[in-house]
Amino acid sequence: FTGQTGSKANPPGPPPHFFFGHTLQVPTTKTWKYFEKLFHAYGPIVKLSLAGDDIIVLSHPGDAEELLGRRSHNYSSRRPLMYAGKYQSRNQRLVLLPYGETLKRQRAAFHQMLQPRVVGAYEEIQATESLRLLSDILASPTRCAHHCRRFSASLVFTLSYGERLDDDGKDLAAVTTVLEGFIRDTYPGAHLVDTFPLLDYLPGFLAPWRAEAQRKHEFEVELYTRLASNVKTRQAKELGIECFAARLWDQQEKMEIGTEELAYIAGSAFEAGTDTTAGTLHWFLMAMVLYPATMRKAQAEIDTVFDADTIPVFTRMDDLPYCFALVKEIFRWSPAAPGGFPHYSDADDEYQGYRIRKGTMVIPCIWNMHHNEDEFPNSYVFEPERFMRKALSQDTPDLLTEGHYGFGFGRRKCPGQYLAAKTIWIAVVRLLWAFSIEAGKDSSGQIARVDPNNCTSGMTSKPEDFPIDIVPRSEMHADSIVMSRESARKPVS
Ligand code: HEM
Repeated sequence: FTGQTGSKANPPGPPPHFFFGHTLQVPTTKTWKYFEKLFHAYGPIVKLSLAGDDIIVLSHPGDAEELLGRRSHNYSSRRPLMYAGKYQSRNQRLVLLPYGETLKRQRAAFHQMLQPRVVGAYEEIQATESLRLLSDILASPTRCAHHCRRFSASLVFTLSYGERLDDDGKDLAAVTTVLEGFIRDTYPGAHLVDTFPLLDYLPGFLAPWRAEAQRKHEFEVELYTRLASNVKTRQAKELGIECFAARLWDQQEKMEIGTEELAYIAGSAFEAGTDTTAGTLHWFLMAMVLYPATMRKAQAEIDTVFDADTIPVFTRMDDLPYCFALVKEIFRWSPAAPGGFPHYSDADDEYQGYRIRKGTMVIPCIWNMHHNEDEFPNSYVFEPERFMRKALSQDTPDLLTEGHYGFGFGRRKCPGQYLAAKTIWIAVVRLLWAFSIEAGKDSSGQIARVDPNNCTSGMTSKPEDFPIDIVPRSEMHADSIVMSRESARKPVS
């Protein structure tokens, strides 16, 4: 298909400005909502021109599977970024890597740690952290959103570095600073040099941004190297330390990774896994507030399997089909990365008679795919039943990661998907078992109006904080949490 683009048409799209293209039309916040309007106006494949870049927005999963999946040899790169990629990350941060050997090496390291066969090994971490989540919410229910964030961060931190996040939150604050800055720095148009790469030829005194990006690099390398080196020090004293960083140190030579790259790989897991997991849990809480009958139905199912004195465990996953469907529906109803992560094409291509030039950003818009009324009727309604019906009609094994598109496509698909899906399952089932979740009161003492459109904007999205009333379903449930937490804290004699 490549190299025959001469006579082909461009995909449809809104009329561009003769000089700025669509740069002034595309909103910088909640861009997926704009993509939704484009989908209704121009169809499932839309072309835009943004700050000099060709952009194709895909709204049908079939097109994304063809281009980003079957033609993944061409669509597995990321757009090169001078500021965040070359200077801030020194081309070592997985999420920004172009297609090539470094990407393959880093993805292989992730795969080893996070493939379906091995994620069972993390069930203990997931159980410990989700028990702490219940206990934190029991102690301070109004800080529920904070607890969900701490839960996600601590879980991925333990996976990466083999120890729980400090309660003083210093490491979490440092990584959050890195992550928030990084999200801002990768936004289209954030740095002029990413629109006009020739600016990189300017000498240092005319390009202060270069020194700024380098300072950020030094800060994050110091942080991630310190965290990874602590693991190495512990490995020298203790046998059997099991975590991402430990495995990377063991295989450093074989995989030919330098120390700085190793530190970035472990750090990437933490960066990519925290906000997405926390955001998904926030959406779950909002869904339960908005759909109380659904919550009660899931709780009735849980009550047939677990008494008030038995905290849910993974081994009974198959006995809770409605909860299974509910978790899938969370991923679908309001995906944590609604806009989708842009892939980037390495060669000219042609698809359905359209020309796709080399160097096009191809965005699989997850929001549009999840709100396609043909595949998901009443798509704005939270309705786990849709996945129950689907499960009955298919003969392949049902997975939490399938039936929706929340983890992306092709060779860049989320390497943490299996871990993330089980993390959400255990947290959701335990929260439903333990608590009744309702809307809280606003400042005027009225039951708060909760609106899914009131959400944050960026690479990931979660609801803006809303008042929530989360109370134990019974005293016995509360006692079970306290007792399980106490026995989990007791040192093993
Ligand atoms: C509910 C939680 C999560 C969601 C919804 C999610 C979603 C996504 C999505 C949509 C992508 C982009 C895929 C694409 O480019 O097509 C992605 C990439 C990525 N995710 Fe996740 N993710 C989650 C949790 C995690 C966790 C727990 C980890 C690691 C422990 C992780 C690691 C990564 C990494 C490293 C990438 C970049 C992959 C690359 O560029 O090749 N994610 N994720």
